[in-house]
Amino acid sequence: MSAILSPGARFRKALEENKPLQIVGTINAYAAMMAERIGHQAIYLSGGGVANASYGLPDLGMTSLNDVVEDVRRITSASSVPLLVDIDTGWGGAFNIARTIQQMEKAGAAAVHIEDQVAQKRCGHRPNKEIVSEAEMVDRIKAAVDARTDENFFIMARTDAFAQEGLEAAIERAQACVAAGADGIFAEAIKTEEHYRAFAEALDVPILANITEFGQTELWNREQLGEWGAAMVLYPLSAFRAMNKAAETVYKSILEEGDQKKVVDMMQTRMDLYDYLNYHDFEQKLDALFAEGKNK
Ligand SMILES: C[C@](O)(C(=O)O)[C@H](CC(=O)O)C(=O)O
Ligand SMILES: [Mg+2]
Repeated sequence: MSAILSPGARFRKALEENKPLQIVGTINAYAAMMAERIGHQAIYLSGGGVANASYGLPDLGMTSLNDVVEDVRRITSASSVPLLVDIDTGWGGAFNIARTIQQMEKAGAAAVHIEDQVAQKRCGHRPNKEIVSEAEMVDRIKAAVDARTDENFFIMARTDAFAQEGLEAAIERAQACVAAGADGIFAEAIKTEEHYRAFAEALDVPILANITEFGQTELWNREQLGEWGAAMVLYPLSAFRAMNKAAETVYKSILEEGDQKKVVDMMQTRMDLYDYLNYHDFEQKLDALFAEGKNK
């Protein structure tokens, strides 16, 4: 059944079936395969993650559509779990945003979020963010919605307005985005039960809670967030941060100890790696091909 649904339709189905839907960041194709096998119903490609991991850059709007779409293709080729993609500000004016949406759809993404920061953007949990006018943000949403070819492709508006303009202004902006066709709202860097409830009560589209570590938000549990009205809970960089810490520990240990004995227990084994990759299926096919060759 799910094979015939478009990625966007699969994302919407996952939203229906999971209240709230947990969406985990998968920094690369293999991470997506692990998340899928473990049972996650939705995965995420973080804009900050592409900048940091694929290009060694900070999350300051320096990566382009092509940089992100390449990572989208790699992930959607390896996993059929619906993928939400961070398209930052959409990379330009209306025509650029339209192209971004078309490229994302073609690359197999299920959903995107587009934000109202200026092009020279910052991480949503850092100070001194600047946002565009409500009218400009509404135009971004209209351009995105108008450009999709699959009506199920899910277009989420992210507003960073809370930090400068407060709760009421942020909610008003979100309402304007919904009126312009946004399918969901990502309320960036809101912090409390009261904030989540206020967004959920004011809007009748799914609300995303961004539970990113070391930011503005407490690490609320999905049950609490669900009660407060969040339909989606995002963990954009959780596994990536853990992978980085693990790699740091291993690099240090190899240098300090002269071998990796102290850290081998924290490594995924070769067998587990091969299992996630379905390595043995490939090997069997190869053996069968060789056997056929030998029998000739
Ligand atoms: C969700 C986010 O946009 C991302 O790029 O992953 C970041 C996450 C983070 O920096 O922790 C954001 O919240 O701006
Ligand atoms: Mg981002």
